[in-house]
Amino acid sequence: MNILIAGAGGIGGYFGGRLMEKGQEVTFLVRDKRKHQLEKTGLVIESPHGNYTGKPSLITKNEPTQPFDAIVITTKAYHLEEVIKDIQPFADESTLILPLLNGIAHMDPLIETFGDNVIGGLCFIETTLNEEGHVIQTSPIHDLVYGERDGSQSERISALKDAFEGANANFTLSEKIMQDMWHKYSFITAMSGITTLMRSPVGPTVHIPAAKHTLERLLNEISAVMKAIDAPIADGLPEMQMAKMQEMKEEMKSSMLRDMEKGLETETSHLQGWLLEKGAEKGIDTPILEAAFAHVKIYESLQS
Ligand SMILES: NC(=O)C1=CN([C@@H]2O[C@H](COP(=O)(O)OP(=O)(O)OC[C@H]3O[C@@H](n4cnc5c(N)ncnc54)[C@H](OP(=O)(O)O)[C@@H]3O)[C@@H](O)[C@H]2O)C=CC1
Ligand SMILES: CC(C)(CO)C(=O)C(=O)O
Repeated sequence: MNILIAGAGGIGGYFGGRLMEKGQEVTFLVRDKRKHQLEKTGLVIESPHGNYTGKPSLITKNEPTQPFDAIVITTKAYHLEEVIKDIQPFADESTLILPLLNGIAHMDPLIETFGDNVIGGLCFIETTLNEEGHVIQTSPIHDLVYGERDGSQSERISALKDAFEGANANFTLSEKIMQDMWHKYSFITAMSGITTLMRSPVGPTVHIPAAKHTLERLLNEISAVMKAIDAPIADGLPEMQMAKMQEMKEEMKSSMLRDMEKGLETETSHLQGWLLEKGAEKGIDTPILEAAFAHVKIYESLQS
């Protein structure tokens, strides 16, 4: 299977690199700056699971090539519109499209463009690029979950499973990927919301009583909105997510907080903002979600 990874940042560089390491045919769709960096340094992963350096196969938009069997989208949400345009020449009627972005709002535009070729996907990992462009993994979790949106065990998903098998990361085929995606969406909206609002790694947000109480209210607001829009979430989701956050390494940060620390744009419109709009449409009061969103929006306005 011939796989195109669109984006070679924190998650694209990591999972794409792990596939390269096992000998899987992988090409990265990159823009000029990242291309020059990767040509100079190679793709470098620094990880608790073992470091890796390899010479990646790189392509930029408009370069002629054969269509790929699968395209994994690993850009930030604010680059989605551009990347949808850029990958179209690399897809044909059977190319699988696997998005790994946090959130849900990216699914509609992808399905509008690529139809049933879009499958579901998400990842749990903590990676970032350092100044040299190396992929730095800061905690051991490296899980990628994917599956057909209707949960079926199709031939095409089995082919993707074969391509992923044996790589040095946990690639898991799920029969309930849409629920998994909504659950990850609830988790990341709360975790990025509370860690940016408190400008703190996860530990203090689950231990200091006032912060924990704020987080509980945020988790409840998120689940209330999701239920109101008939998202396929499990009962008891706020408690499940709180338990998950309490089990995390105390120093773990959300990628949104790391982006703020680097002075970068964030995905708050895609995560907190989208859910806030849905809550408003359903008349649900979401004061903590709104405060988390407002906080990051103010940061963004001061950056520009
Ligand atoms: N990092 C993490 O720990 C986690 C991130 N996520 C989610 O994964 C997604 C990606 O995050 P992350 O990997 O951190 O982001 P990064 O910013 O590290 O990487 C995204 C990459 O996409 C590239 N890109 C953007 N547009 C294009 C394009 N049109 N063509 C080719 N490349 C493009 C950017 O390249 P350029 O250098 O040219 O701008 C950048 O290198 C987000 O939705 C995030 O929420 C999920 C779990 C964990
Ligand atoms: C919380 C974490 C690190 C888990 O994958 C994440 O998704 C993010 O920060 O974007």
